[in-house]
Amino acid sequence: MSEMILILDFGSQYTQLIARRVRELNVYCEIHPYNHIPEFTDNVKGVILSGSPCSVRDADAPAVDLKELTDRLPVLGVCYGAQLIAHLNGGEVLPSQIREYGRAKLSKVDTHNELMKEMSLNSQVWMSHADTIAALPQDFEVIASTPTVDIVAFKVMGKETYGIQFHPEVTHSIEGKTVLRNFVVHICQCSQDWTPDIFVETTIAALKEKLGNDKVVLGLSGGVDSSVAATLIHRAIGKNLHCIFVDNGLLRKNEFEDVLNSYKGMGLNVKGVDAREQFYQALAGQTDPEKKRKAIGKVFIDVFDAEAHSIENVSWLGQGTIYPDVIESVSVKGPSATIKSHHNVGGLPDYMKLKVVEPLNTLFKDEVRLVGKTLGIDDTILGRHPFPGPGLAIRILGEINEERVKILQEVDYIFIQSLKASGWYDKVWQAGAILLPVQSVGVMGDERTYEGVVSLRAVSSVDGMTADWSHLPYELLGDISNEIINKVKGVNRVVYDISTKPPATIEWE
Ligand SMILES: Nc1ncnc2c1ncn2[C@@H]1O[C@H](COP(=O)(O)OP(=O)(O)OP(=O)(O)O)[C@@H](O)[C@H]1O
Ligand SMILES: O=c1[nH]c(=O)c2[nH+]cn([C@@H]3O[C@H](COP(=O)(O)O)[C@@H](O)[C@H]3O)c2[nH]1
Ligand SMILES: NC(=O)CC[C@H](N)C(=O)O
Ligand SMILES: [Mg+2]
Repeated sequence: MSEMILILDFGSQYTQLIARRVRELNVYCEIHPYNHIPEFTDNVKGVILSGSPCSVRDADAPAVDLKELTDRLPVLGVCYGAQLIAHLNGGEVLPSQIREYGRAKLSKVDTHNELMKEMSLNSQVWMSHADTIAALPQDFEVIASTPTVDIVAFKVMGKETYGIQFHPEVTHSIEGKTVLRNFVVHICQCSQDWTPDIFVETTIAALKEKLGNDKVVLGLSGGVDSSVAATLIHRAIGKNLHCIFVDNGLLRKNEFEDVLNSYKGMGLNVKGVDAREQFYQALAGQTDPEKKRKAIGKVFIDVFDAEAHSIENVSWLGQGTIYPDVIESVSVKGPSATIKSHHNVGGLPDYMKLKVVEPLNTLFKDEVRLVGKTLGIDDTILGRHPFPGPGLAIRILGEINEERVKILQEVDYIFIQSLKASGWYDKVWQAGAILLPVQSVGVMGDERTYEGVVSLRAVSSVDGMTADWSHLPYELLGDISNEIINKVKGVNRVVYDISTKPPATIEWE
């Protein structure tokens, strides 16, 4: 088991960022709700208490048995975490005169203190708090201040317990990483040996032990997560992994063949299933976005279930669940709100009775890509834009039929190829085309036309939760529009979607 930092979540919007920063130091960490602390094992080297929207002055303020933690391990409280340490030890936390939100500069810093080592005077830090620590208990010492806040960082004398009012995990705290490194590496003495190579090695060994001679079935989507999960499981159990890749008739142009071939090249045992007709039939006459999604989900389960049954003695379902999926399922709101049923593969029904194996459920997306790189997976798979499970169906407004899918596939193909050729593919987070349910008048070769309209959509984003439209050059958009109208029969007009998310979403349905 690797050394680990335990992060206790009190509900801050930044908790995941703390985890990412710690992992960037090659130290493994896990986030757990403050009210669901796991058993302590020897590999836990320190604890970080996150921020929180709550106030320690609230009657039902979230709290932990602090003494139990600080007697045992080094502890770092961030914002609410720091306020909690002060408050529970008899210090005074009050509403601040001014709400401190945004940049501040350190005007005093005790660089002899282990946590503040190598921090510079005037270092910019990021504040986001409405309460302030007005007075510290006797045995606490102040180790950093700003011109407006005296107690910006403290240490409990004689103990490895620290608090900081600013947020080291956000990039606006320029030397935030130094503080985290000081805590994790110097104070907790973690050895920084958690790397993608080690992850691959230990995960494969663990999978071998867990799965033994058992068979696993896994749905491959062509996406990053399922591809990396499959490769790891394949390294562990070889031919006992059975992959299924379904052609739902809603994939991009040539995607079924291309993806299937690249998987075969990787030595995976993949069965391609042509289920186009089943999907088109289920979608016939459907125009309501939610009904389309439900219809697709249902056919997907039917197809997958039938295929899984054709493999003898299969006892496991492999899934590409990643850490954010898991964190979202386990909230700080208490045990009642904890478990969300996983909707991977459209939510597999209980009757499939398979045990679930999810080798990536501790990794963030970018870590999954690094692991994929270590495993030698091709960049064309690792660098892929996200593509929604229901595929082109949610980009065809109105009725879906083979003809309309074909039109959109051609349009999408021209758009994506042009992005690749111009170097823009890797600069945008996701791109695609939408076929609208309207016709417009045009003129081609002196003749009136009355044909379809497509919208192009390209966005920049970090995680898909918010997005901005990509500012593609006008010349590029012009070339793409010309090529689409000239080559794709049935389209005489191209528009570009310049909506941000929120209030729009990335997909149109
Ligand atoms: N065409 C398909 N054939 C087989 N399985 C599929 C297909 N599409 C999706 N799946 C399965 O459903 C899961 C969820 O798909 P979805 O695209 O929503 O997830 P994801 O998080 O984007 O993962 P991935 O990066 O693997 O696509 C995939 O991980 C895969 O196991
Ligand atoms: O696997 C998926 N199944 C879905 O049903 C689905 N709907 C949206 N998306 C993808 O999620 C991201 C955010 O999309 P929205 O802004 O449209 O909600 C974008 O990346 C979308 O492509 C889906 N992915
Ligand atoms: N970011 C935080 O942790 C804020 C803590 C507390 N809610 C405050 O406003 O001071
Ligand atoms: Mg996907």
